[in-house]
Amino acid sequence: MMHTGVTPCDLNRFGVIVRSSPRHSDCTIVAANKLCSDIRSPDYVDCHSNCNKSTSQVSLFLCSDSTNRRNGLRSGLLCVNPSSRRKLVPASYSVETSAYDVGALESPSRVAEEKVGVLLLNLGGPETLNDVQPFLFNLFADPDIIRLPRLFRFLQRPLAKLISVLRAPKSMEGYAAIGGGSPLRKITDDQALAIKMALQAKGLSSNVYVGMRYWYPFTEEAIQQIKKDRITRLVVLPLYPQFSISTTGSSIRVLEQVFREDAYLSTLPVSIINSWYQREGYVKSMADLIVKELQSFSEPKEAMIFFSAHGVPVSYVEDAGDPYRDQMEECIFLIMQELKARGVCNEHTLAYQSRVGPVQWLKPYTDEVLVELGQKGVRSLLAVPVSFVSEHIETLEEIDMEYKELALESGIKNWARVPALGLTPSFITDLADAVVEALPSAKAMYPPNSTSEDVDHDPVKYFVKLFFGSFLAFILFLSPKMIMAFRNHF
Ligand SMILES: C=CC1=C(C)c2cc3[nH]c(cc4nc(cc5[nH]c(cc1n2)c(C)c5CCC(=O)O)C(CCC(=O)O)=C4C)c(C)c3C=C
Ligand SMILES: [Fe+2]
Repeated sequence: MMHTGVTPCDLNRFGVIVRSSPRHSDCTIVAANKLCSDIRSPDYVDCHSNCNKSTSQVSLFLCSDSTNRRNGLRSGLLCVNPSSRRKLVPASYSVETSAYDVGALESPSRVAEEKVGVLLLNLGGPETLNDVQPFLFNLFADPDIIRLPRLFRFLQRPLAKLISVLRAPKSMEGYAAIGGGSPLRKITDDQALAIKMALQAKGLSSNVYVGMRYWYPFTEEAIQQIKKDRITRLVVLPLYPQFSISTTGSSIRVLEQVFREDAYLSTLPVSIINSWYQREGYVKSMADLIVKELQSFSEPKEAMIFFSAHGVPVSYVEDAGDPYRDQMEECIFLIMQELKARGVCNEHTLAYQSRVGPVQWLKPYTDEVLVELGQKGVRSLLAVPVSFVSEHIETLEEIDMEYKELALESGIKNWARVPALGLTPSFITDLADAVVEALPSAKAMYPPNSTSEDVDHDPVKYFVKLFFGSFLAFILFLSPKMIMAFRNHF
């Protein structure tokens, strides 16, 4: 459904302007209160939405403005993406964008009471060297990071203890090299403030919370604050452009657990943005950074654009259905398409970094590709970190130090790295737009009549599992060979 030919004067009647863009054959809803001076009601919520072929978003109109109400306007669906793409995100994590829940917001008193919250999800990082081992313990104790078969789940914490202790010295070296701790908390707090301001500029007042998965401020703490603040509508925005079971999936699992147990949270309307690598604002912001950094080379056209993404074990993608690799490839395609549209036709490649442990990770591996490229005669290389939007240990230490050294040793002469998006204004504005677009589709995670999952209460099964699990644990922990293998891999 495409609405065109509406003029600014139609705002009084429709509250929106819908534009069509020739490039994406998309439609854009322009915030009415930015353009129409006679809409002054403070309870007007503006909405700037896109729907285009590269996203599976729908555009919605959200307006509680009294002028429009007088004119009998109902908020509702304006534009539906006609070309539904293959669905990349597991359904259980997906909150579909659908027609606005008119009933929930239509009454003026309810609108006045609405308290919007935005929860930014991130990984978290140790702030001091003393935090490194407990941070690693939290990370490895996550069943979405070390995926043990159900039978062995009771080993998760002892295993996490063992691996975190073995891994800590190497990680501490890395954090020491970047100043003694992760900058992630400060950067994420700054992003939270910037998003709050960007939302404010769009006429939407909100509280923005930061919830980290493995370090302070923990997701659970942020949720408690959301509850204390009596937030009435929540948008969850993971700060990972692409979805992975190990990142966004893991954080959402925490949300689901906490929300399921709580009467207030279980009925709180929530909208989860699973991934946003396909958003035009993100793609363009990445392209801007790349174009700018290419200028640092004496021959910008000669530089290879080297996308380096954080890896995940292959089994996540091939056995557990993690959409991460597909989304990453599509993300690179979109960025390159944008660059080509700007006349930047450099060669490019994608590789995966930061593998941990004995299993196979997504290939090709960044370190191996760098050596190959050097041997093949590539002389200029622009590294582009692509799975994360803040500077962190893997950009500041792994890319800037380890990979740079390896590249130079392998024959690459000119090296540069694109900074993480951080507080880039176009990027922050786009995230704020994503929040506004997601608001209307907020739904209770556990409506009152929903049934909880069946739990296995069979005592016989439980003891059989316990017996076999303990037996294997015994073999694992008492075998010196196994301990040596662990030491080498972590
Ligand atoms: C999209 C980003 C990330 C994915 C996917 C991811 C998966 C993943 N990570 C580990 C193990 C470690 N990750 C570590 C740090 C770390 N990981 C990410 C992002 C992703 N991880 C970030 C941003 C950071 C850095 C945070 C910071 O402190 O700055 C670490 C600790 C550092 C180290 O020792 O290298 C580990 C370990 C696994 C096993 C995994 C997928 C299964
Ligand atoms: Fe990681």
